[in-house]
Amino acid sequence: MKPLRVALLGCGTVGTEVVRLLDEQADDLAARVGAPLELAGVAVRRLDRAREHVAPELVTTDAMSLVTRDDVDLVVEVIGGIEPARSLILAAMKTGKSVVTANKALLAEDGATIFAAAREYGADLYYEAAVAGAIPLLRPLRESLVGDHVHKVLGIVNGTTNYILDQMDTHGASFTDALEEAQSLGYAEADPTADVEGFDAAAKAAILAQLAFHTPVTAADVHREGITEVTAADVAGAKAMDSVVKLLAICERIPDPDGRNGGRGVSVRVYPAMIPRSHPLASVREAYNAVFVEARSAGSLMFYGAGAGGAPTASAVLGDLVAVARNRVGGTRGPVEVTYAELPVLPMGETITRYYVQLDVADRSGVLAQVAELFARNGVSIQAVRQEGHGDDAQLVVVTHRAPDAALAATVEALRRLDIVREVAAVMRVESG
Ligand SMILES: NC(=O)C1=CN([C@@H]2O[C@H](COP(=O)(O)OP(=O)(O)OC[C@H]3O[C@@H](n4cnc5c(N)ncnc54)[C@H](OP(=O)(O)O)[C@@H]3O)[C@@H](O)[C@H]2O)C=CC1
Ligand SMILES: N[C@@H](CC=O)C(=O)O
Repeated sequence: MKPLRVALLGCGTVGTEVVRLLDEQADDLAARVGAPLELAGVAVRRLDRAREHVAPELVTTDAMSLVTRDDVDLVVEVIGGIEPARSLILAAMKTGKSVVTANKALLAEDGATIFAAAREYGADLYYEAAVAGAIPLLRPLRESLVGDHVHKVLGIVNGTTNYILDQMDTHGASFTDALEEAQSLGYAEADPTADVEGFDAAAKAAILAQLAFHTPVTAADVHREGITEVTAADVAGAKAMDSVVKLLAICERIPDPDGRNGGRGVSVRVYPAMIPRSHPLASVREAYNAVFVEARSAGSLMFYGAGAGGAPTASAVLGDLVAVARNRVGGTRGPVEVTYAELPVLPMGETITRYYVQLDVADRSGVLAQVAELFARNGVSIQAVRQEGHGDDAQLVVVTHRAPDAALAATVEALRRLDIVREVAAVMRVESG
């Protein structure tokens, strides 16, 4: 059968592995698709690099000419970022190509434009690699679970930050050293700020929430906190509580007291939190990711695997490439995104959370009573409290019960103003799943 011609946009960490797999598995892929997949061209930024498995004449810096060529059927976008990726994907779909992308930043910022173009031009758009690397997660949400009522998605969706936190917890590594390692292993984004400040996880959370709840959610809607403020003291504090610190992405429907089926709205948030060591997410090490999905009929599902890195991500890209190629051979189309629900994204202040608070206090009798009274005044009840040390080293560790985040944050602000509190040494949310 006539080969299907593939334009690859980007040949960095992920693109290099895509090319290798296309080359090494060419015969198997042809058998699975029903037609050979042939590389038509590779667009990059710099021509002066050696590209393994790529004939030099295929390499170009003119990505737009490549995607709009008549002899290209399938386009794989692994450049990343908003532009030129968006214009290239739109041009590809407009000129009849099927598109595979790993670009969560673009889909979370302007997914509406991309999905609308896919509908308008009847183009296939697959993006499994955009969330949680190698883990098949989006296809289960887009297809297998589309008949169910998903009410929660919770997990670790950024490999770089999980690698950093794991190295800090397990080996006492410094933040900077662990980040450098994560970069050298190909886990981090081109600008690692996206990872450590939680932008990457927030983009993934937006994509997950949109698919899970069929409602528009963009990266800007997501409450985001990264891990740059997580200190060695936080990690040690978690250890003392038999817990670990993880950067979590949480998407949930907030139940409606009136019993409306869709819920009162959705909460979509990313922040570092303490979770007990006994929780399955606590044992997710290095750059692995894990995501729980809770659905009304399916119950609780767990997805686990490599969340970042060239080869794992290329596996997800190749899976999509085979899917769009098969659709072309069979003259069919894959799933189309429909966001029919208009659920509001609720503010973080209304979200119910729990806090761990560590205070350096003046070692005075009555300190516990004053602190407890302040929590109570803000409507927050205390689940556990521990007093440690004496004199200048006295500390109070408080774990709260569940309360609206705004009330918890207001309590911490009030604690900072209390004269017996020398310093609020650590504040972190506590999640138990
Ligand atoms: N790395 C990972 O673990 C994962 C990455 N992703 C996503 O995959 C995508 C690619 O990531 P990754 O491979 O790590 O990124 P890299 O930075 O390693 O590679 C980017 C590639 O795009 C090329 N490029 C950059 N700008 C342009 C441009 N204007 N025109 C043409 N080519 C351009 C670069 O060219 P040159 O080689 O000349 O510099 C490079 O080949 C991103 O969307 C990322 O978020 C998703 C999951 C995991
Ligand atoms: N930088 C990302 C790469 C995969 O999405 C991460 O660390 O998870």
